[in-house]
Amino acid sequence: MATGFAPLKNDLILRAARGETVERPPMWIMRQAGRYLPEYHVVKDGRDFFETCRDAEIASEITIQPIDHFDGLIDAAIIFSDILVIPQALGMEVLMIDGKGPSFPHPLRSPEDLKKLRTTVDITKELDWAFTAITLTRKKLNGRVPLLGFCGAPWTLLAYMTEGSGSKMFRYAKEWLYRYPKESHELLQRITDVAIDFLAHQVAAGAQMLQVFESNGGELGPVEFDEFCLYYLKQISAKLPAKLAELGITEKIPVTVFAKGSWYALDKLCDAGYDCVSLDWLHCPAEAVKTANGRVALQGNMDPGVIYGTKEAITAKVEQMIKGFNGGKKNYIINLGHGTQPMMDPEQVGRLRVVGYMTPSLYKLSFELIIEGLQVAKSFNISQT
Ligand SMILES: Cc1c2[nH]c(c1CCC(=O)O)Cc1[nH]c(c(CCC(=O)O)c1C)Cc1[nH]c(c(CCC(=O)O)c1C)Cc1[nH]c(c(C)c1CCC(=O)O)C2
Repeated sequence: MATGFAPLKNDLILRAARGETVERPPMWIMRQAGRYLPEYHVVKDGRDFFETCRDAEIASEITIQPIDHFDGLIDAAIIFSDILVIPQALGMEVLMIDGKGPSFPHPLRSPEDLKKLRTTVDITKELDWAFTAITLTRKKLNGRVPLLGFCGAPWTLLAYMTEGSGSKMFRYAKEWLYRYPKESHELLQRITDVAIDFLAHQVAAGAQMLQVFESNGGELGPVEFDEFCLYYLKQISAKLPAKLAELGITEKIPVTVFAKGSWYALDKLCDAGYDCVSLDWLHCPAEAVKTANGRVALQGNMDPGVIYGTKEAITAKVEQMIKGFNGGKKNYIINLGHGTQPMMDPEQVGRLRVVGYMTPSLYKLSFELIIEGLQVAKSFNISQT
């Protein structure tokens, strides 16, 4: 286990995820590192995407870029990597093709193809570079903000492994579920086992919070979601503590689940063993708060498209969103409802801020004004009776 890191100067996100009342809502941005930042292209310098992930110096530099760029605005760093490193650890070849995205030269098209996967995965050997990058990044962050680790969730990874790329139709992934359900479960279980191992080792290397990305959740209806998604998401949260304990970690590590598009599953996700549930923009914040009822912290859920709007629109939407999450002082982490996009203007992304929350003293002042207002209202009521 990696040790000897600097103490955290900003642990806002960890406190919010633990359900503590915080002085202002913490914020990070999905895909905060990457192509919309000019400095990303400078460091990447035309290199292959996975090559940059595997180079600890480069990956750590790219991870820290948004923290430096938006100095003081972002309360967590997320390690620069990809959800598709689990298929790689299972023995599949994955390429990242410019202008096209992820591509698997040999996708799994029938149960026979399961034989191509490694039966046992030594995660410390297959993804050693990821752990090296995490440890180095944590050192370089020097306690500025917590470092998040992550992985892809089983159904989302099954979809990539069977389709061989991102998909609109999910023809092959659905064929697996409805033609080969038994073998689909076998594959989902194998991915789940590797995911748990991978997450635990990320913590051992220095990750302080984790997120599980079920980005294709919304491709399934509620019944299939329970069978092919939720069952495995619950296993991940349930088995992670024991895996962490095996590595000598007994401290509680906050874990977030993001099941994009699965609005119908919010109630069940709040009982799935996660500390935080990340929401896309299809949720109404106030409704989500009501459903969660304090069981978890909620994260999100700004439409990333707002970034293309005016300065005023961004500010108004951020304020509207935070108001919907009860003012954001408890059980809330600001984020987009999905990742940044390469065409986004970093200056626009930097407008994701709520002026009233930027300084603790302003926060204190507004709190005092509220209390005073309540007292005035109370005395007014009394004088009326
Ligand atoms: C589905 C998914 C993937 N990868 C990821 C998801 C889940 C989140 C989501 O739903 O978006 C997760 C991911 N991918 C990346 C990160 C790094 C950390 C961060 O968020 O800043 C994270 C957390 C970097 C990346 N991952 C990728 C890039 C772009 C690579 C490049 O520079 O060419 C980055 C910065 C590549 C990638 N990887 C994947 C896609 C669809 C793409 C984009 C393909 C394209 O649009 O060309 C798979």
